[in-house]
Amino acid sequence: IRECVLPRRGPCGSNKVVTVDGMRVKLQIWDTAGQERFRSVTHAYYRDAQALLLLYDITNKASFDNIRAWLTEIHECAQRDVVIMLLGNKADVSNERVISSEDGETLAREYGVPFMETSAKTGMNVELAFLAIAKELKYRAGRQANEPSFQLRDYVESQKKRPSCCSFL
Ligand SMILES: Nc1nc2c(ncn2[C@@H]2O[C@H](COP(=O)(O)OP(=O)(O)OP(=O)(O)O)[C@@H](O)[C@H]2O)c(=O)[nH]1
Repeated sequence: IRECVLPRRGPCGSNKVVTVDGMRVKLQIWDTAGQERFRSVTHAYYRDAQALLLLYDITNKASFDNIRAWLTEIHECAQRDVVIMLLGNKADVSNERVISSEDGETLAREYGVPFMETSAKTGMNVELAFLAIAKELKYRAGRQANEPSFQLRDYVESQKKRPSCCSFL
């Protein structure tokens, strides 16, 4: 999620407006369009991003294993205070799951980032992911001295839906 100042090499211009505490926050969303599979996403793509959503597919171990490499790279190349969220997508197909929720939680805890499982198919937690990012960015932009800090991880933990675990019951 960044301001669109780069040449339009990648998909640019997918905007999403989220209302946070009565204020409209416009997010501009950049999708890496497949390059991530080849680790060819240029630094310029995410160097100036204010927030990064890292998605893996809960039915694909390689996508999960890649996350560690991305977190390392982001640590080196992205903005120092970039907001990161780890998302385990395809939570609707739990019968094909190879990565448990606990594995996602553990990785997220190790890197100190919020985590939730999502489904682009059912919409589970999708709005929440954008809302949480927008809340954090709005909070940072208008932060007043003595204002209690917004705890992104706590917010996500309190709001996220968990996939129903027992579709076979
Ligand atoms: N069941 C299910 N299928 C999904 C979900 N999200 C994506 N898919 C499917 O997974 C496939 C890949 O989705 P994409 O959105 O193209 O994935 P991507 O990683 O962005 O792929 P690139 O655009 O090539 O980078 C498509 O067939 C989607 O319909 C989900 O939450 N649940």
